[in-house]
Amino acid sequence: MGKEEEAATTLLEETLEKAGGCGVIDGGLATQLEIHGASFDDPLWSAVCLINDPNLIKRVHLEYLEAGSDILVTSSYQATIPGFLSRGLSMQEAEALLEKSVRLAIDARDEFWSAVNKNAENGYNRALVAASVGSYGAYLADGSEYSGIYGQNIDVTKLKDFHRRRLQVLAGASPDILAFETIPSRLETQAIVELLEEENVHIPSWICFSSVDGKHASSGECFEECLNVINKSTKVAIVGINCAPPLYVDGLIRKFKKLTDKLIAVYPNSGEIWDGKAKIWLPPQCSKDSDFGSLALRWRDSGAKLIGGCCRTSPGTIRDISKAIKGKP
Ligand SMILES: C[S+](C)CC[C@H](N)C(=O)O
Ligand SMILES: N[C@@H](CCS)C(=O)O
Ligand SMILES: [Zn+2]
Repeated sequence: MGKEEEAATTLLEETLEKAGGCGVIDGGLATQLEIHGASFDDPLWSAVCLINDPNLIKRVHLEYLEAGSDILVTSSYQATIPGFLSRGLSMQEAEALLEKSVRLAIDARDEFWSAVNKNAENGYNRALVAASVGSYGAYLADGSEYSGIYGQNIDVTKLKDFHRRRLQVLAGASPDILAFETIPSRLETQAIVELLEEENVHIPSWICFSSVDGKHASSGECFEECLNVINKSTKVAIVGINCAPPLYVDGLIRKFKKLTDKLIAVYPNSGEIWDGKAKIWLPPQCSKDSDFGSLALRWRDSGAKLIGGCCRTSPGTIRDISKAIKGKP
């Protein structure tokens, strides 16, 4: 491991240690921006906010810090270079917006930390910034991050080409972690793992998958196939589940524990289901299980080292998780 990689890994380990062995990730970013009035009926989804209202993004980051997050995930989930170019922005403007997504989170973290750091009693930790890298399906804006159905012509090379420049720009903005989110398939996992190697990325990554049945990746493939690809990579420090119903999480942590030695992160959504065509959240198939405090305790006991929330979870959700697993803030 090189010096840069070692320092980044130490920072992650220290953050987990200060959090008492299990750290708190923030909650849904896009859906919390919507709570504040943002509207994302747009192929760029929440990335429009980077163009229209970046201050609102910083405000939501601050809300999650105040709620007890040890990790902030940036607003770059659906921020892509081709997405911005098709909006008429230049390459330079597109790259600047990606950098801005990391800057907004770093600024919020630094501002919050300098305000609370003076009082050790308040129980806050200095948060890490994880640069979100949404799947190719997020860019397609058709809900295919929950199916992995990307069309017949897609292969590892095309997926690497799609992810490459954004990854370079985000990594260049110096986040503490790279957060690949809502990854649906073994193919995209392979592309990410190869890309991290080819680009010689020194920032630790997480790769998180959704699941629509609680047993398999969203593509229907076995998690064993996906995790076998990840286990060979020293660039990926954390694997896990995001934007899947809370009901599936405990079983998936137990499954992952058998398949990998990597740290496990879980940040499920509220249990509601995204209708990619209508672009609305549908009611949960099972009852909406919203007691994230007691769920978080169970997930921690099953082996999760990072716990938070995804779409339709809120600062209130993160406060409940933080209180349950850290007894603070
Ligand atoms: C995590 S989903 C709710 C994000 C939005 C989706 N990629 C779309 O554009 O429809
Ligand atoms: N980090 C993204 C994930 C969407 S699935 C968000 O919270 O908006
Ligand atoms: Zn989500």
